[in-house]
Amino acid sequence: MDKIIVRGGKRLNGTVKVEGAKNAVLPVIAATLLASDGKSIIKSVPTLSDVYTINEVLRYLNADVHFENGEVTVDASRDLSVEAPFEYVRKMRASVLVMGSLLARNGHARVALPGGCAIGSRPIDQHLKGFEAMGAKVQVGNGFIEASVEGRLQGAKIYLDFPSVGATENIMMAASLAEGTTILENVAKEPEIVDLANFLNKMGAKVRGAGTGTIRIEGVEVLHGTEHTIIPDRIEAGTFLIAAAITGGNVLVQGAVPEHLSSLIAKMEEMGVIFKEEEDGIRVVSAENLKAVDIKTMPHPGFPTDMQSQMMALLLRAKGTSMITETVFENRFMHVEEFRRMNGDVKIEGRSVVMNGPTNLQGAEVAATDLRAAAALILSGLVADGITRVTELKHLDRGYVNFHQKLAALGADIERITEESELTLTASYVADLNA
Ligand SMILES: CC(=O)N[C@H]1[C@@H](OP(=O)(O)OP(=O)(O)OC[C@H]2O[C@@H](n3ccc(=O)[nH]c3=O)[C@H](O)[C@@H]2O)O[C@H](CO)[C@@H](O)[C@@H]1O
Ligand SMILES: C=C(OP(=O)(O)O)C(=O)O
Repeated sequence: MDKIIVRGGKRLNGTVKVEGAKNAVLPVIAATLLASDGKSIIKSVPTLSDVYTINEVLRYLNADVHFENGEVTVDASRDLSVEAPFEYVRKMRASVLVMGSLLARNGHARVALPGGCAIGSRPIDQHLKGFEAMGAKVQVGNGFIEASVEGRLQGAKIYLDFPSVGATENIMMAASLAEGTTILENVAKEPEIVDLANFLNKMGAKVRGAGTGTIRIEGVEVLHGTEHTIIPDRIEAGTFLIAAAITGGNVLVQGAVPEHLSSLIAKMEEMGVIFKEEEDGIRVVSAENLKAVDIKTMPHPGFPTDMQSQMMALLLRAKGTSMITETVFENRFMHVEEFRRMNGDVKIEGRSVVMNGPTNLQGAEVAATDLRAAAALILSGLVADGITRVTELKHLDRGYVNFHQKLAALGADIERITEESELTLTASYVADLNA
């Protein structure tokens, strides 16, 4: 089992480049299943375990998929099968995103029920409500959700109870091949939704209004393969902005798009961080005497839940009492106990956490509880006294490419080792002591 070992105390300096967005590439790859003719070529694809998983799902469904040099090519022109089994959905919940495409293409989809995960129960009732409104029959049983429709899906007016990112994406994909017009209200406005709409439109779909609260989709009969470059990962970018700020460094995050990061930047500015927008990214210029602030996670353009734990790491270093309220996921505070292991003065009060800072963080062995928690604990390790060891890196690998190498290139004292090599190191250290 790999571990990341961080020795705190180095200021970060230099330039770091952002990858393509995980949360944009997964729905875009799922959408390639809609193309009954031609190949789709997706560029700027990050080398993440989640990308390998979605590619495996597509192969299982009989698509021809290649992933090389940051490019995924999909030929989905053959007849597709209908089932996404539990072994994939268990690894990655975003596997349910193939359901809309499969249902629209095949009139039938069978996807394993995702179940809960470390951040909450995460039901998919809003996805299913959309499919049903378009004429599908949905049944849940034996650990699967099965949806089917006679003939084509029918355009419908659908109002989401909550602006769910996944439901907006799944319904957009299904509606693109439906008969008639779908009006989708109270939808998610995340930049990844806009990226998916742009991809669908290049495939021949007619999607209007992505990025606003209402999306209108005029269904078409056929979609074809196309070429598309994925937007930069705003969560990876935000994580590096915090890495720079927490260490009091000066770092250019190349590829970061300011409009995608407004809520994070506004909060960090309130804390006293100084940014400069440059032609090719965002620079953290300085971050001295950080002040406490309160944060509430919200759907975009509100503060993203995917930046909540990294922000917790930063707020532990700010002077005063800060509060974070998590409104998107009901259980996304598993990392709090790990921060406490590092001497963090942080406690949970219902759906909020209260922190008193600045905390003198101490290195400890901590376990990543989800992928953003993995990054957040490493960020804390950058400023903790002594050595921090972060385990459960399978979470980190779902969402960050070469995270420790990128931090090391900025000057962090960080390495990734396997359990075996740590044992060897310890053994040779003891041997040296005894010599
Ligand atoms: C692959 C991907 O893009 N993942 C992102 C996506 O996840 P995901 O698409 O799963 O997130 P949603 O926006 O759907 O979920 C938000 C909230 O709505 C609830 N809900 C959702 C659907 C539904 O049918 N019923 C329901 O109750 C969820 O349990 C959760 O509490 O958006 C989240 C919220 O920004 C991010 O944290 C994830 O990184
Ligand atoms: C929660 C996340 O992803 P997923 O929805 O894929 O679990 C995330 O990216 O922080």
